[in-house]
Amino acid sequence: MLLDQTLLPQQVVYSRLEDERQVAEAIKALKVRGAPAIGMAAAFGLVLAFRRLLAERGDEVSLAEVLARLEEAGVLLAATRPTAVNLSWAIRRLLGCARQLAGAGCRPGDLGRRLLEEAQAIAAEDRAACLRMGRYGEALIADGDQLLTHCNTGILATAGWGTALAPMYLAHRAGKRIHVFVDETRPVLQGARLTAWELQQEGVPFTLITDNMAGYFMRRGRIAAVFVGADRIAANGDVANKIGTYSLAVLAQAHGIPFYVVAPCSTIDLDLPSGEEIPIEQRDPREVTAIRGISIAPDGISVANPAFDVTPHTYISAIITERGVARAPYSVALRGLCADDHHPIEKQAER
Ligand SMILES: CSC[C@@H](O)[C@@H](O)C(=O)COP(=O)(O)O
Repeated sequence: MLLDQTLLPQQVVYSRLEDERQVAEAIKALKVRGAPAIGMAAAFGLVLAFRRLLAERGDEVSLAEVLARLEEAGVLLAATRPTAVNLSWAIRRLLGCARQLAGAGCRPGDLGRRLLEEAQAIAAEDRAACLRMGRYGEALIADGDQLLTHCNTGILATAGWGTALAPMYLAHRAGKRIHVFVDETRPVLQGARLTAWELQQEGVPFTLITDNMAGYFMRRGRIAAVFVGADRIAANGDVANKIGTYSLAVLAQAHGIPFYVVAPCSTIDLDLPSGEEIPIEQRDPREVTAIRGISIAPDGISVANPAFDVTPHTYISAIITERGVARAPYSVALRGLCADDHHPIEKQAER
């Protein structure tokens, strides 16, 4: 069951997804979005791919057929959104699990059960990671702070309190009087539609602003820190996140405001040396020229729609993970935090 994020906040509709093709469509259409959430959706998508095969082939199904179907589903799901590395990370983790079980001669039915447990484990780990990131981040927030955030990095984007929103939720619950400035986040308005909806329900005081107002509030000394999430973090600490994050980081540095990135280790891609190598998803121009189907620009014009940008590590004050807070030099700090079990299943297999 998936809460359809394209309809929020006007409608709260849960859709039932029957197979991996529907999951892939839902990820592409942003019905589920946010790096950890799409990783989890893909993991459950693989479980559905297994079930579809079982429904087609019944007890006749062989382990080779199971692996072939899962590989095929993995390719389909991984192609939906190229920037957030959590997607390919979760797919690799489930495929690694399936290969290991098949190698040990596991029966197809048992393999299916184990895949479901692995997908549930990813969700449980993400939930726990959110809490830990929240605690590390909350320590950086003082009573009375006014904070700024971009996109949606909360309950809707994860299995728990979120990434960049988790420190704010915990600070609020701890009785700190915080106020959050929420960027609306064009083009598809994750801030206005989703973050505002979440914060309102939790009773966290906030003000919605358009993206181009951030500099105005920073210059007036109204912002104590910026907290954002990440879709992929390269080994040197460069961060890909929702388009507009880079502009915020430059503005924050110009005003001497700390700029924090909050992300689980599953978002760190130690295989990429720098942000230059991070693939940036280019989305449909109609997301820019229309809002909810209502055209706001002339027809037939040239439009660009990169969904993410890369913030060089030199603009980042700290990267907050579930394993602790990394500060420059990030190439050393991130490796220290995450190298050990970056690909847990593959490492287990190696051992
Ligand atoms: C916990 S979410 C971190 C990022 O995934 C988030 O900031 C973001 O950029 C989401 O982009 P989206 O295009 O909505 O999937």
